[in-house]
Amino acid sequence: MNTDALYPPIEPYDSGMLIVGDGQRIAWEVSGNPDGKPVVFLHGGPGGGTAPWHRRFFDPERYRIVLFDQRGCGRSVPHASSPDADLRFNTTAHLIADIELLRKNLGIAQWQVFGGSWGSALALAYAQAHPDSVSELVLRGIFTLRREELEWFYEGGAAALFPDLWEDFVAQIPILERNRMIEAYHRRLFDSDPAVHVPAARAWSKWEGSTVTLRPDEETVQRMTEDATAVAFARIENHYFVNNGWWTQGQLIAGVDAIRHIPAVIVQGRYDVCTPMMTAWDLHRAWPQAEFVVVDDAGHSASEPGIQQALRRATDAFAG
Ligand SMILES: CNCC(=O)c1nnc(C(C)(C)C)o1
Repeated sequence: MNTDALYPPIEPYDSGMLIVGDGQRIAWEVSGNPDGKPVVFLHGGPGGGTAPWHRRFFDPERYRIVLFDQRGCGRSVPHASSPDADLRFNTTAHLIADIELLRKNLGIAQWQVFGGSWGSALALAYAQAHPDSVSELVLRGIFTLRREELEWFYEGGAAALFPDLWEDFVAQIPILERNRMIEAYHRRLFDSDPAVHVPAARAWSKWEGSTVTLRPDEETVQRMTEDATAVAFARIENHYFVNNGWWTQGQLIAGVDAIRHIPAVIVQGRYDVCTPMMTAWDLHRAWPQAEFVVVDDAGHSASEPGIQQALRRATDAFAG
């Protein structure tokens, strides 16, 4: 992955596990300047977890950079890949409450919220629920879990662009069940037998990992298809999708009035196959006050050079 556009690697100066209730603990860390502008990074998936390079979108001299792994993934426990995984207490409302609890425990009054893909959906939902907690929004690869978005990526739309990879994705599912892939995968991802849920999780994660970048990125695919990572990622994503994020259709775009006043930048790859530009465009049309940046030579991932340049430009500008 090319990270030339980003700030140099840094290490956290503080970290821990926050008890959020329901038997859950979330892993958090802080890096950069303890007196800097607070920012919280909301990772994708859901279930994707954070990585050290996520710190590098922010100037460490000017930002107090907070990363955390959402419930059930990364270093948060219990991990969604565990045999007794129970996702009843893993919903959008739980994650929004966790973000506020983390903010208060870190003594932060307001913070910039930076989120891509699922992270953009969670950022929109969090900001609409707690607008006074948000100083700015930086959003990438806009995803709001509307049916047309889910059907595009998981029910055959994107198959037109990746017919070869789509064959591998559907191979896990008997032909008579292929008209409702998300539900068919749900039955297998939550089957107690690892011989059933692990191959399904690897196929689910391979489909996404193989299509989030404009050019093939074997490193991303390898990381995403490691068994425990794949099972947690696939289970959490599928759980949120069968529940449409617990939102009504279009709710996040319809709710823009609550956040229209918040300074914001929307960054979207023109050739984003995972969360195609139709949603970013709908958000832009509803929220013209937010700066809208289309990166014409990029796909979905924040690892794309043009996406990284646009995101760093946004965080530098907000740092003043
Ligand atoms: C449908 N999932 C979109 C999303 O949030 C996402 N896309 N790529 C990722 C990873 C970077 C975690 C692979 O997350």
